[in-house]
Amino acid sequence: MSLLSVRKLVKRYGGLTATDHFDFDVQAGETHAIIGPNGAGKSTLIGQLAGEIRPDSGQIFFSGQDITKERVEKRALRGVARSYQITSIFPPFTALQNVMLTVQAHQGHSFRFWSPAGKQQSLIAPAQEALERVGLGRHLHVPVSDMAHGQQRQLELAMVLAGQPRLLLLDEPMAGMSQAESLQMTELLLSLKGQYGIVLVEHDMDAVFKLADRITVLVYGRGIACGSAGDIRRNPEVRTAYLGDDA
Ligand SMILES: Nc1ncnc2c1ncn2[C@@H]1O[C@H](COP(=O)(O)OP(=O)(O)OP(=O)(O)O)[C@@H](O)[C@H]1O
Repeated sequence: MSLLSVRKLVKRYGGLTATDHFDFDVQAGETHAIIGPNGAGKSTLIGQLAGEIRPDSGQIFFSGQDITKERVEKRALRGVARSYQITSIFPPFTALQNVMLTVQAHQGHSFRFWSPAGKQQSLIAPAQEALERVGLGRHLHVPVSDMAHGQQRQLELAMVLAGQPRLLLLDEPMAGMSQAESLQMTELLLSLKGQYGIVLVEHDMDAVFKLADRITVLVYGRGIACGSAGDIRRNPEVRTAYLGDDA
């Protein structure tokens, strides 16, 4: 059974079909990238997978359960985690404090009877571990406002991992990064590969070709091709529709 299955998903905005009878699967441990030109419907799709955008028709299954009508919070509890760019970070707080807030949100009220000191400790350990996994182990007590852009993006990933997800929805994790930062993020994602199902939307093709087990090409909301990096590079329809002469 696939970790994520999308069947005949449709989302319309007036006369525009942003997601057009889209089928898609992610296996446990698989990195499945979605590429496509601007306006192809990538963000709309991620929004539907996360539960922020309601599809008009079609179904989304997570571990075999139909989650199409479930809200964001319910999906998050199942292990579907979207990285929320910068906006969800509190700049005056330290990296550790930011991740602790995510851990607290994820633990929810099941810890309400704990003493404050005990509760604090129960937040610190998983938060620290998540920060170490993304390479920020030496920046635990640095206020986020003092961190470089690339480090802030690493922090977002730590916040996602702290929720113990099974599926990561990564919407342009390299956006706004320098080349050096992009390479560092690629290495980081490579180190996580195999441990989570990952849906990766990214314009940086070097990163996509390095990271993805499979690539789906989206054009006008339709999946026009799905395969390995080699398959996609060789596909004439993809070259015409998307990769252009650079291919
Ligand atoms: N809330 C909305 N209302 C109306 N149209 C929308 C809305 N959101 C997206 N669209 C349209 O749906 C289409 C898909 O947009 P979407 O942002 O999902 O594409 P994208 O592939 O993520 O683009 P980009 O690579 O530029 O981020 C576009 O034509 C866009 O204008």
